[in-house]
Amino acid sequence: MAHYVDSEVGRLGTVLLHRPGPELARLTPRNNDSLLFDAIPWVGRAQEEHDAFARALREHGVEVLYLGTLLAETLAVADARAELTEHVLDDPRLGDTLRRRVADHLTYLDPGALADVLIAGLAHEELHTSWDRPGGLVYTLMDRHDFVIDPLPNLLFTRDSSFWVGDRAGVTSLAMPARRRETTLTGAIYRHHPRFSGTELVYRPELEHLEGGDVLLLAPGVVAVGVGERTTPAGAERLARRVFAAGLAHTILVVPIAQERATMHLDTVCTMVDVDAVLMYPNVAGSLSAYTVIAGSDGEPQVDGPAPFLRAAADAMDLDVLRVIDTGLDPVTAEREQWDDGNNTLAIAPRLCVGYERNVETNAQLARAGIEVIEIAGSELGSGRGGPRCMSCPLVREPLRPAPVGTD
Ligand SMILES: NC(=O)NCCC[C@H](N)C(=O)O
Repeated sequence: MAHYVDSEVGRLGTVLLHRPGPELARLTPRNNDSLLFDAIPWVGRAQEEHDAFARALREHGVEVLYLGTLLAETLAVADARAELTEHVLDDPRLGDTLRRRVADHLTYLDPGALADVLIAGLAHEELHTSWDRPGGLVYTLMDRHDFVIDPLPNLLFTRDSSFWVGDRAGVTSLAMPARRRETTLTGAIYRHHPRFSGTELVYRPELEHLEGGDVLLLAPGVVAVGVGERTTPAGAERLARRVFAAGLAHTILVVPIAQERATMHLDTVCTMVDVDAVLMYPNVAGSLSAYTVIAGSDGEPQVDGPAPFLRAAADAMDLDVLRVIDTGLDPVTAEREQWDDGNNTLAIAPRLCVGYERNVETNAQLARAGIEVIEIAGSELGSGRGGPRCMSCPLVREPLRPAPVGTD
């Protein structure tokens, strides 16, 4: 089936997940802040929770692809292996001697083992040095807690490192140093894995900062882009130019969000649960605004606004109103459940979504509004501050409008 996504809610056909693994075991109280986790997850339990998430999706007919498997298959392609190895060695922290030593180490790994190292990183003690395999000054002076190759514990949030608009993938430009290397992996998969052969990219990591958690496909042709802690206005403008040039959207709604950890992406405060309904954090629902960007006749993005987000969105989506299901009965409950990713649902189809079970009030509100919630446990997964939407990158959704000619 061709990869194609034109909404947040069309029936989900295929999704990209990453089953968390040894990279989570790299987290310690010394590094969890810089690695963007709020606690130290229990790895085995996080894997069980993630397996239950994947099972729930499969039980609803969704094809689940794993990033680790795709990466190992990609690394069987000589060009991909060379490119990813070169990238990881191109780190000024290493210096020449250690770089040679790491290159030797990687050379002997089969594609699966190399994929594991690219994801989990390489700890100081895992690189064996000896008189004939010296690590040099850099290795000697490294703290034993330092990583020779940094781990990627946030890879499980596959939403952020890539997204799809129509039949094109966007490989994003991640803002936080702890996450930047993730897109070398997603980029290599889309460029070299046979499953994705011929895929054109609508965004690339060299461009201005833009993260997938900020990109919401409100309706065919209408894309909302949050700008805040991660995505910059320049990233939103760049995406607008590129989707307009490719004919993938007619309107981009640029939505300023507070530059805070709790609202790091637009999908932490707002996700879609029906073709005309959003689940929104009530403490911001009334105040969120949007700038409407359309393509001018000269191809330049034309900006209008700001206007209240819900009004601008309804107008762009050609709706009388965009229905809002808010997440809490009182501001404190709403704040608690927003922090625990209550707003971060993944729609499997209109009115059917996955959410964390712990967000009792939010899920009750959804049920009252006629939205079925498949509840999953997320006590460990949530320690990275991400929910079901963050942990999934849809590759195929049933179009809400017929696919353009040529994308069967
Ligand atoms: N779309 C999302 O909100 N993704 C969650 C990302 C969590 C991750 N620990 C981060 O800080 O980037």
